[in-house]
Amino acid sequence: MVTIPTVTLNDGIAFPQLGFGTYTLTGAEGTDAIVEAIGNGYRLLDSAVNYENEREVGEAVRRSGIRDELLVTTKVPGRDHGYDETRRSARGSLERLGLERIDLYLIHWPNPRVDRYVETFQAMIDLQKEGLVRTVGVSNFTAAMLTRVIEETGVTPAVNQIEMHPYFPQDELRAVHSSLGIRTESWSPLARRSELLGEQVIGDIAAAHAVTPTQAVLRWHTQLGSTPIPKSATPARQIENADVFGFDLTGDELAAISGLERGRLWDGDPDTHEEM
Ligand SMILES: NC(=O)C1=CN([C@@H]2O[C@H](COP(=O)(O)OP(=O)(O)OC[C@H]3O[C@@H](n4cnc5c(N)ncnc54)[C@H](OP(=O)(O)O)[C@@H]3O)[C@@H](O)[C@H]2O)C=CC1
Ligand SMILES: O=C(O)C(=O)[C@@H](O)[C@H](O)C(=O)CO
Repeated sequence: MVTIPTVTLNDGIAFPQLGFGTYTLTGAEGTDAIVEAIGNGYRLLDSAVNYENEREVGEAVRRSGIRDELLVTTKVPGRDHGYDETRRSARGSLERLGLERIDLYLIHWPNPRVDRYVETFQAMIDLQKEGLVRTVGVSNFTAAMLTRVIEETGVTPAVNQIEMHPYFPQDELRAVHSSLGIRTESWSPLARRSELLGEQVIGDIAAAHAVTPTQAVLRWHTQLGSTPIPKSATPARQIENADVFGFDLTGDELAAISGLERGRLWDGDPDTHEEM
């Protein structure tokens, strides 16, 4: 089993440098895949109300027998934005997870047209004070949205989970995160596989280190200071994806991978995307 190193978040919590995505892992097979992932060393689990798998994640956590070592993430969906709505949403998530606490609670999408993400974040801060949430963060927030929640609540999110992969390295937003003390978390870190893993430049760099293309990509994320959360239903791939801390890419190699930049791959511009 791989030991995944941690970094310290702005609220003092030890946070894994790599976690496990669970989107599409549902039902008994989904639970089994998450149990396998925990057995393979993953300690950070990423879920959301909208993945409709909080029960599966909670069941996997109980089956693992190491609840206290795990950081369980879930996310407030757009339809639950608002102060009271978020408190109600958190109660629903806790009930479905069957856990006493959400370890990392994120706003899934800012939905700026609705304009209720500040009160949503305030509710999360209050849930944290009450011990129902350990760490508060956001997802898909722009620099302007981060500044606004910080100014209006006085609390800096510990994490911003954003689309990031070699086709979309997010240099500017990562620099903002660094200056504010926010940890970047990369969603779809393998670009949902797409053609990324067949890119010549990634193949060449992987060969130079005797690792797989996937491992080279995930090491690129961690060396850029982001926590990738690759999803895999396949135990052998879970092991491969977690085993990325035994080699270092050079500065030139990091830059060559970032050179694949082409922009967002999906319709996920936080200024316009609405997700309920
Ligand atoms: N906050 C947000 O808005 C969003 C958050 N997310 C989160 O990010 C997580 C990860 O993103 P996701 O979209 O799932 O995409 P990923 O980039 O993690 O890619 C997952 C795909 O890659 C395949 N794969 C995984 N490992 C390997 C490997 N070693 N070799 C070859 N193929 C591999 C998987 O196949 P297989 O399972 O068959 O092994 C699956 O098809 C999600 O599960 C979710 O938790 C995702 C999107 C948006
Ligand atoms: O997976 C998530 O967290 C999402 O936010 C979804 O929008 C995802 O990006 C998707 O593709 C849904 O079809």
